[in-house]
Amino acid sequence: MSLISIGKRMPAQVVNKDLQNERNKCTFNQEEFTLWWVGGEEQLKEKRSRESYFESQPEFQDKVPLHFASHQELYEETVRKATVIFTKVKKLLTEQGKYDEKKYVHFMEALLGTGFIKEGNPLGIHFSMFIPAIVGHASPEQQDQYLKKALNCEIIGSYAQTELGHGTFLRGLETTATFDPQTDEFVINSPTLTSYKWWPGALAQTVNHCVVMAQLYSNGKCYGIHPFMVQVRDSDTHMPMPGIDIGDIGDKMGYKGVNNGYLGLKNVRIPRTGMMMKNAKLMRDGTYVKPSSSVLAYGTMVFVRVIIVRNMAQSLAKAATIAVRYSSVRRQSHINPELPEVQVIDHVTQQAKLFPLVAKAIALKLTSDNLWQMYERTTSDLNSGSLDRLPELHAIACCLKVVSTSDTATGVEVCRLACGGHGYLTCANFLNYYSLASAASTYEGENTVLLLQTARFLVKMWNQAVQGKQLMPTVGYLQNYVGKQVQQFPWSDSVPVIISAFQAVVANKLRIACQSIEKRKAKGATPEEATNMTGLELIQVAEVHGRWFVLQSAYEMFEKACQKASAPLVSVMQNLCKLVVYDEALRIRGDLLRFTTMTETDLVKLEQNYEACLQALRPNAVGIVDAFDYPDFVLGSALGAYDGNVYERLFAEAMKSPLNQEPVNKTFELYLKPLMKSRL
Ligand SMILES: CCCCCCCCCCCCCCCCCC(=O)SCCNC(=O)CCNC(=O)[C@H](O)C(C)(C)COP(=O)(O)OP(=O)(O)OC[C@H]1O[C@@H](n2cnc3c(N)ncnc32)[C@H](O)[C@@H]1OP(=O)(O)O
Ligand SMILES: Cc1cc2nc3c(=O)[nH]c(=O)nc-3n(C[C@H](O)[C@H](O)[C@H](O)COP(=O)(O)OP(=O)(O)OC[C@H]3O[C@@H](n4cnc5c(N)ncnc54)[C@H](O)[C@@H]3O)c2cc1C
Repeated sequence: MSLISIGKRMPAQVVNKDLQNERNKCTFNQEEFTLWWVGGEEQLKEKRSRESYFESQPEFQDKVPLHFASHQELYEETVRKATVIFTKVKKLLTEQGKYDEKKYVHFMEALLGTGFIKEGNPLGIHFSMFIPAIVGHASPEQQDQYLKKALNCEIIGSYAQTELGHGTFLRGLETTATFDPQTDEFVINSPTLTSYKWWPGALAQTVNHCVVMAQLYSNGKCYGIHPFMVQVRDSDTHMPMPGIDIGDIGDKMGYKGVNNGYLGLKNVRIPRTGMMMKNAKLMRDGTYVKPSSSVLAYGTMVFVRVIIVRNMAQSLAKAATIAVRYSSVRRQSHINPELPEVQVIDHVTQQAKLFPLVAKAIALKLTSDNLWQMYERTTSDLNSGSLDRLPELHAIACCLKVVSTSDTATGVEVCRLACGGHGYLTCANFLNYYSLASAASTYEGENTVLLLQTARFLVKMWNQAVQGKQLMPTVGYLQNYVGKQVQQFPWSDSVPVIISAFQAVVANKLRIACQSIEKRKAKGATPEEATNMTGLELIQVAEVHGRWFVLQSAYEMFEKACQKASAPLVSVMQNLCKLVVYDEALRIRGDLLRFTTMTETDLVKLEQNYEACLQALRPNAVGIVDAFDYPDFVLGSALGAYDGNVYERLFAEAMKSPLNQEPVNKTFELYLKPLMKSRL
């Protein structure tokens, strides 16, 4: 089967000679890689036909790039584009008939995750949080009432949780929903300035509904935060509903299309049945019925953390594609003075910047596949009433959200640096990738806070291991390390042994952190104070646990893929797997020297193995990023286009600057001339 038969795009332009040369060197079958990467022939066909559809839509052609637009123009343009995407989603979801989470996530990934709107999709939150909140919190009757309308976009919604005063500490939220038994309604209020909702995506001017998280009061008692469906704008006029104070929170570092808003509520009345009652319930007489677990109110956040990991893998792969292609076209300096200037990709330091990022993007994607399977298993258990695996999923989703967002943000910045000065131009498109990844380090749980959540779980698991109790699968390895003394793990440079060495690092650091907590308690600190004082140790443990999970997932998934792949592709996959493992091991070399039998000689060998991987991947670097199969339209970069005509594209982009549309700017007459003519 040939890729041509499933719609491969051919470049219209003549391809840069150096880039073509790279493609000629590729040792593996790219079609085979692409099919593995996207999940099969049908998926590839669908992906390409979807991309061609959007690329050909006149609505998606910017005459002037949006980064030259004002705050307001940019918002209006992104809404216009978003409605084109949403019309397509609406059709697909309506055809589907009923809500199916797997297909739903596929549409999200296809239509939102692809990044058709580089500046962020103002309607994205409707799909990424509002609908999942309905699915996670609404009773079957409420789902009948809201889900179809939301899938059809008859109502458009946001998820309003964060307030001006609180984002992390959810128990501190101040918005109140007080039950009025006289009228069978809730009265929702923002009692203080700090209780104003602040940040929710699309809340400002876009949505007409939102799920509002508020403290539930009934019969004078507070029952904690719960989700409520609130209509914030009229369905016909879009005017704010009575008691609703709503607007835009202003310009941001990135995500400029995502209309983040504020919301104040003054005596807003909604029926009692506007409380989302899948988990907790409030009866007609005001009696509160507890959910099976108080953390079910946090369910939407787990789902979104899971999809963020997948989204980050794609962002990193796109940034790496741009930087690898550019590095093959860009020539700078001589290695051998007798020969022409080299492609910058031939500098080993450049390879060390980029190839580990290519490998990391793949490892994160494989991890997200694994995490998604865990999510599906846990959700199915939850639906049949078992909450046993939820803490484990929460803990792993937290640290993977952290590792994926922080590595992507850092990785995109490395890609920008790898493209020298031109990487700093907006038309290189690193700014959008960076600001999206950087925002993801904060939203959906600030990264440090999430590492502390994982650490809280690990400490609990350690204590259970010490008591000889059975542990959950992702932390089962701790059982091998219980005991008072640091255990030196026997080092060897085989990939599975290195991955196990990560377990040894987690377990030993965790033991030490638990001892620190105990020592601090013994000196009179409360458990909370002792935990806070041990925070630095705890976040390190949680991060290494996350990194171990990434390596383990990638290794298992690569091994599985290698069983079916052709020999040349197996060799590429093995090198990618080794590179990501060596790279992560070098990152924690201090801990490896401390907790394993690794010697100075072993470390040097590890560094040599790492360099050998860079060398082995060099001929295939362009082949691999091409096989990610991102069309130019999706990459959105003058530096990363398939044809490699970098300088022509940079020039064409500069010509779009509004400043270049007239020979003399008015500032000459207004300011420069008077300055030049003025005499002191
Ligand atoms: C594949 C598809 C790809 C598609 C791509 C599509 C492209 C789009 C990409 C995505 C874009 C998404 C856009 C999203 C925009 C941002 C939205 C937001 O920020 S919205 C705003 C987001 N805001 C935030 O994220 C706020 C962050 N803050 C929080 O999450 C919490 O308040 C807290 C966890 C920090 C503390 O809470 P507190 O109550 O003080 O908790 P304690 O510490 O006292 O622990 C109590 C117990 O609860 C447990 N537990 C806790 N959480 C969970 C959970 N989720 N579950 C289960 N359990 C949980 C915990 O373990 C503990 O158990 P135990 O030890 O007692 O057994
Ligand atoms: C682009 C973007 C989109 C967003 N979209 C939405 C949305 O759609 N809906 C919504 O409801 N919200 C949204 N948010 C808000 C977001 O979820 C919060 O900003 C986020 O959860 C962090 O909370 P915070 O702002 O209160 O940070 P803070 O908690 O104030 O963090 C400040 C600092 O304090 C530290 N800190 C706080 N608590 C602890 C602790 N317990 N232990 C150790 N350190 C701590 C943090 O590590 C951080 O360094 C969005 C935010 C952004 C940036």
